[in-house]
Amino acid sequence: MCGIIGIVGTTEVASALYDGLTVLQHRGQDAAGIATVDGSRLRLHKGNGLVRDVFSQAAMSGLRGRIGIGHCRYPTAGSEGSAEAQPFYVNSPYGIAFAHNGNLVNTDVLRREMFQDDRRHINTESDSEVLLNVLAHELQIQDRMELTPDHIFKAVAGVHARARGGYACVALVLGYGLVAFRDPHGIRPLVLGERVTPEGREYAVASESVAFDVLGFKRVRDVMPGEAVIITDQGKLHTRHCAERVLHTPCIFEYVYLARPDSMIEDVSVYKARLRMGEKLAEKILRERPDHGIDAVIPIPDTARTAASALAGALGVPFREGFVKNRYIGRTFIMPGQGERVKSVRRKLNPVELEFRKKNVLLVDDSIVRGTTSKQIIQMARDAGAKNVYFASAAPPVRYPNVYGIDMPSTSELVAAGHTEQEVEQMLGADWLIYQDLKDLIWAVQDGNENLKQFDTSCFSGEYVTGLDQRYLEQIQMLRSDDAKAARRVV
Ligand SMILES: O=P(O)(O)OC[C@H]1O[C@H](OP(=O)(O)OP(=O)(O)O)[C@H](O)[C@@H]1O
Ligand SMILES: NC(=O)CC[C@H](N)C(=O)O
Ligand SMILES: [Mg+2]
Repeated sequence: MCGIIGIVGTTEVASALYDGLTVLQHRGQDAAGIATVDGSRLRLHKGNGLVRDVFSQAAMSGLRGRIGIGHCRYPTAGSEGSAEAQPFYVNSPYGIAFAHNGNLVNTDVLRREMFQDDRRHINTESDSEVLLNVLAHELQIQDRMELTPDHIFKAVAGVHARARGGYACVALVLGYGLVAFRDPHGIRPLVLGERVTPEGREYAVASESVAFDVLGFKRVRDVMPGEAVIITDQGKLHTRHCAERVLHTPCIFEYVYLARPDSMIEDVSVYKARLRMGEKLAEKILRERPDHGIDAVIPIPDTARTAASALAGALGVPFREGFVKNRYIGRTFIMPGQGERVKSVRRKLNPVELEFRKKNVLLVDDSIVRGTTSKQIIQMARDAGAKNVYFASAAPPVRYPNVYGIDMPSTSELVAAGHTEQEVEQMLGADWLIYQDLKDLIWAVQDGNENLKQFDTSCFSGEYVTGLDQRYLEQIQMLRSDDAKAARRVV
């Protein structure tokens, strides 16, 4: 996942885009970029690093204009290089800057078509650059000097007909305005917001509503699956459903880990969904081990805190902050290499010994993916003197790759893939391991909005809502496993 944001304001927007991106930073820590429309020019600044490192005062002052988009990146395709930072830009048939959250599963076919049929050059390995060129091509074939909403909606319909995968996108079309759209499955989130100022109404779109809270925008609604939203230079809003077939299946992992708890996604409070995950898991613990003998419930900061607090409450066991997190270290899971991830866990988390000594502790994490965190944390709890170390995961075992914008491409790197829960318990070194059931996870989210009938649960169930070619899975394993990435870095 990455973070995207777009604003059509009445005054300069660069600093609001910057602030919005800092609040979306948890969705991508590798690169960031902002593009604005300054009269007849697109201004663009992007690079590797955190938002605060990428934008100097000088860079910000060049980003003039009252319309703009921003992106923070967590790579799922291509390399981590700065050339693949977003927004991307094309100069034909219009100047278009483009930012994308998600991942396409038919990039290769589209890349070939772009080159052979549509005569467009793609300069990087990024799927997002391919997607931008599909949009540009679909605008080009309409052969218009003057754009209208109809032409843009038609172009987005063309994108939906050709692209497969997860995509929530924002684009600046020079001389026209801002365009945002979401794939027909609504896999990645996108929300629409507005703010009324003395100068007039302003609109924004963002990956998560938390960006609006910070900027003083009101969350209006989610952009619907397959829908496109246009906000013209003059601040006029147009919306239309552009996909022939829609099957609403938002990614359930957003609720488990990716999103901030203070965001609303699909009218569901992520915070409340996590509380319900904790309650459900407590019910399972009480069913399986009524005499559990747990002395303290200890969350693995940060994301597990919410679920763990509800779990402790439901068990009637004290909730204790047994691990202290170094606030200057980012999220471990979305770091690009395993070496860095392993080192970061120890640097990031440190035990408060007295919470462990001679106690039966239940450590709670939101999810266990590669097992990088849980393995080390269990050992730390033992070293701190715990009598028994139990481990609970608020999500089910992750056994299958994610191909829609989360970088878990390689089955062999997932600790639970091909293993029973008991085997994972042993591999992690826990005295007892308990996972959430998938049906309970689904319930925890669905209880917030009964209109959500289905989810993308692929990393738990192995079911891919867009359909998937087995060869694609083999290919991303080859290209994007940690070993493959490390080999690329050496070259
Ligand atoms: O099994 P693993 O491969 O270790 O992945 C799972 C862990 O990674 C994430 O934490 P992360 O440090 O990324 O972020 P957080 O501070 O938001 O919990 C997640 O919350 C789990 O703790
Ligand atoms: N996590 C994402 O959304 C990544 C977007 C895009 N696939 C990239 O790699 O840049
Ligand atoms: Mg964590």
